[in-house]
Amino acid sequence: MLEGLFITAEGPEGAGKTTVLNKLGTALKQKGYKIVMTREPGGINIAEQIRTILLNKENTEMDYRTEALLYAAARRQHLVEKVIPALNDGAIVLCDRFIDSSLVYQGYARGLGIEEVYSINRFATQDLMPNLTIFFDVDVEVGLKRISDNQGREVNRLDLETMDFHTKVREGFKLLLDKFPERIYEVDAGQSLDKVYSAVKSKIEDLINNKP
Ligand SMILES: Nc1ncnc2c1ncn2[C@@H]1O[C@H](COP(=O)(O)OP(=O)(O)OP(=O)(O)O)[C@@H](O)[C@H]1O
Ligand SMILES: Cc1cn([C@H]2C[C@H](O)[C@@H](COP(=O)(O)O)O2)c(=O)[nH]c1=O
Repeated sequence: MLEGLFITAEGPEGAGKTTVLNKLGTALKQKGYKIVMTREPGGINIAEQIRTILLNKENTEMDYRTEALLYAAARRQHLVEKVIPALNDGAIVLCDRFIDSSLVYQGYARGLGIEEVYSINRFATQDLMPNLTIFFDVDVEVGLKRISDNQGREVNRLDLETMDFHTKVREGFKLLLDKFPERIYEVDAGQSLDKVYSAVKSKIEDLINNKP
């Protein structure tokens, strides 16, 4: 039985996941909680190397199944090396993206099938799922504009996908709300940063305060 809490942030590009998680992580650390901030793909050396391959704009020839397997491989290594030890240590793990991104990007938007991608990921995760997932829902064009306005963010291979692909990504996350209603909590990420932050913060504080 894992002692900590595993919380993930999901949503389309530019939804504000990283900004809100960073702010929340800092606030919770100040309150004295043991917090581990991490991301997928990445978070540890091997998974960051896989991230470089996955997000490299030059890798236009990547097969969709290869892509799905690389995300799952990065996930496996990240879980065993970082997430599970942190949870065993009683930490609150705040992870920028996890399995739902695979179900949506590879399963739904690429068309591999949500169930098929779920099954390779169940092999990778041995069914470890987050306690809570925040779905940052934002209009696709708003999210992409936020990214292009953000000079510090490098454009990656997935950002360069078609509008149709990005629209499907948003649609896919909405489908997951029906598949995992108890786990996934939707926030309107088109609001001001302050409003999004306070909605996410109160949901997470609720979870922390009601932890058995
Ligand atoms: N609610 C908001 N309103 C306006 N701008 C925002 C809001 N949230 C974040 N931003 C800005 O949008 C940009 C993208 O935010 P962020 O990197 O947090 O998104 P993300 O969801 O992590 O994106 P990605 O997954 O594509 O990397 C940043 O410049 C950030 O300051
Ligand atoms: C975990 C995961 C991610 N993706 C996609 C989603 C984004 O386009 C990139 C990651 O970039 P970010 O700036 O860190 O959000 O990868 C995916 O397609 N499948 C996944 O499992």
